Amino acid sequence: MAGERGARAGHQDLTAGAGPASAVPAEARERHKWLAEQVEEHRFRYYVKTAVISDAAFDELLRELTRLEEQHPELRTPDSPTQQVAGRYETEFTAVEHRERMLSLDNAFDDAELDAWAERVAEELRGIPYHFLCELKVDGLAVNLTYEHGRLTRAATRGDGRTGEDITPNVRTIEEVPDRLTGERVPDLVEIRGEVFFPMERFEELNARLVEAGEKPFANPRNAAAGSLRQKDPKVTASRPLQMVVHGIGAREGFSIDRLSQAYGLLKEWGLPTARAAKVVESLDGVREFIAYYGEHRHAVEHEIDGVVVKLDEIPLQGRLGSTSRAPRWALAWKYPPEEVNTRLLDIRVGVGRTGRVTPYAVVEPVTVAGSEVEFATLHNQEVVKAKGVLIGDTVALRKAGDVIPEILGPVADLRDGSEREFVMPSECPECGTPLRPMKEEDVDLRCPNARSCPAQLRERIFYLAGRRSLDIDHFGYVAATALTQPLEPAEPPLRDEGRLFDLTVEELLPIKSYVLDQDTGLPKRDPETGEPKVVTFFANQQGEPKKNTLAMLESIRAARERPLARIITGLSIRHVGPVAAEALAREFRSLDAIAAAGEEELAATEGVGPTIAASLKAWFSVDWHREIVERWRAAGVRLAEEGEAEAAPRPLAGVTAVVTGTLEGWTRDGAKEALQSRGAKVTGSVSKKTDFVVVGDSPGSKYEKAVALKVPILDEAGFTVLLEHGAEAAREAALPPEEPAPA
Ligand SMILES: NC(=O)c1ccc[n+]([C@@H]2O[C@H](COP(=O)([O-])OP(=O)(O)OC[C@H]3O[C@@H](n4cnc5c(N)ncnc54)[C@H](O)[C@@H]3O)[C@@H](O)[C@H]2O)c1
Ligand SMILES: [Zn+2]
Repeated sequence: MAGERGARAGHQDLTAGAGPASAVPAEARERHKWLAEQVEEHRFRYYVKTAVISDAAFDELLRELTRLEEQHPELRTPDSPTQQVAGRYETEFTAVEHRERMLSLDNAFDDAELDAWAERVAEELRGIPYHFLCELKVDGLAVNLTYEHGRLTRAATRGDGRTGEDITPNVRTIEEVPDRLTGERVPDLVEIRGEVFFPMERFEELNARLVEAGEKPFANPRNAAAGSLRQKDPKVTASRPLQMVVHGIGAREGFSIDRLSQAYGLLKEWGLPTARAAKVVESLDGVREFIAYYGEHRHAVEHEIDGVVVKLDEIPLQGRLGSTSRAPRWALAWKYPPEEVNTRLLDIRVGVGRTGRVTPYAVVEPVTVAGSEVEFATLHNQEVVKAKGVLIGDTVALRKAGDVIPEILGPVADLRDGSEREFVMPSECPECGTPLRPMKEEDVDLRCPNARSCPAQLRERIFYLAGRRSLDIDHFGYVAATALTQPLEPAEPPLRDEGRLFDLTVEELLPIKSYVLDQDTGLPKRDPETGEPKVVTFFANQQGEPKKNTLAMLESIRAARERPLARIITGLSIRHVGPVAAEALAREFRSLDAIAAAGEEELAATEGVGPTIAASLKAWFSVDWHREIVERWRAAGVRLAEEGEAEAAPRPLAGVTAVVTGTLEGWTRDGAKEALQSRGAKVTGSVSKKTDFVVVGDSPGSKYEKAVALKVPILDEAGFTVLLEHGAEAAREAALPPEEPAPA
């Protein structure tokens, strides 16, 4: 069976230099045969069993086949897979005829393909006014619902477009699918076309249940939807949280409509779950805008989408354009670049974080997805590994959405050969050998309790302390943190904990030799030529003199003694005390000594602090070597208090409540919150009527939608700057018009 790689390897152009159409070279003929078989095989797996290659890899096979047929039209016989709606197989379900054919869609992968389609439409409809209806392409399973006199009488899969599988009892278990249509204008007969999907946020829970029961987990939500719907026993289907989106009409009697967008209004009246994000636009520019918008907000909708479907809105004109054997000419699917690929899970290792938390991560065969090469994926903790049901050696579905950390969805269990093995959480810290344990009984996460001298923890803490959220020291990155805490030479590291940071001298830095560690894995980077671990003299040049950057770093460390108290507190890596809590503590207590002296209840009562943080602070200050750090810093001249009198700082945003969501370019989330809070604004986690502003970056998600719904002013990054610099009134004027595509 050709896996992802096999599909990719088939990329070379064997058709170059082919002669006249009548003489198809043997090579091209063979390639055509191979591709056609591959396509058939994967379609069978996809529609009847479960897919073993990613959609992107499958699309590539089909596209190559199409290209080959464009060059050698004789290869395009009526039984070629490019000419058919796939999906008619002998299965355990009863075959049923659709009243009207269910078609597939032609795809556009780039602007030129979209333009070419729009031109064909324009040519055909010369002089007639028309509109485009833009919808999301739901990544699920196509079904056809038949309602007679308002009653659901049948539900079927698409099959080959004429004949599908009868899955009526299964579809009846889907809560959103009405048994009876409501409203006044219920028709005599209507076929409703739509997509059944499995919600992403319930997916991990399903795999966890399946693993628990000793059953095969699914690779991704689409497979879970198909697998859940095509069950012999509808009780199993009923136990799965399937949902449906309706996106078309087939045969109909007893009503007529002119525009598809109007039909959706009618379907909604009947109680059917129509898509929310559908929009009628006048021109191709409108289509492009819609495509661009959802390219950015792909994850703001409740289901996975793999593209946008553009349709001609006028139903009589649809008929005029007609269909081919497999797809309508009046619609087109724009496909977004794939975010999901299949790759091999080579190993699961663990890394140790700043607070000693030990987290498993996946090492995968490198693949390119969403524009970057991926080698590692997050796995959070040992429970998550178990819940996902992945084994080392599995082929897995890996998803990378935008700039989010890559994530493993699930295994392609059908490809297992028995050589896969389960991940076992190590019992000892991989960097210092200390036995791991949960810090509290109820914790899932295991930690290395050797907080002071575990090299991994110290390295991460120092790196964080020097970083943007804390002291923001120039020229002090991961290599410097490594060199200062675990040098190869000399034997004695300059830093055994944070205490001496402000006492470092240039003399002690010069002889230091160190590995260059990879930040994702904590492993030494290797020289690509020799394969040896890279060793650097990081602070000195070849003459053994300090580098410019070294001097600048030391200067920056000196300057960091004057950083605001909140940044100093943040840099102590106290569990649960991030920049926002540190800001609240600094504002309320105004010195580190006052925080150390405060009672737990007093701390807990502080706005933005609470009992968990209060307990964590008390625990931190009760440790001897922690208090020594504070004393050494004090002796080195670090300012451990807020400057000036309390309430001296102006609070221009007092009384303003804001929510920050999505990724801002110039700010970290915490930085943005800190900027608001330091001006007196209140920052909350959820949008309500009391929210004055929602600051949104890229991929903002449901909070953005809520803001639109409640008509709360929305600020982009520019608007956010206006708020900080010119206050609330100016920001209200700079707020974005809510331009979310409105339902048709
Ligand atoms: N991984 C594999 O091995 C494998 C094998 C076969 C097919 N596939 C995947 O299946 C898909 C191909 O199937 P296809 O022929 O159904 O084509 P398609 O998915 O590209 O487009 C047609 C289908 O889109 C659906 N659709 C979703 N939202 C819609 C909307 N708003 N309006 C209208 N239709 C909408 C309809 O059900 C329609 O049948 C591709 O994504 C392909 O990658 C994967
Ligand atoms: Zn350790």
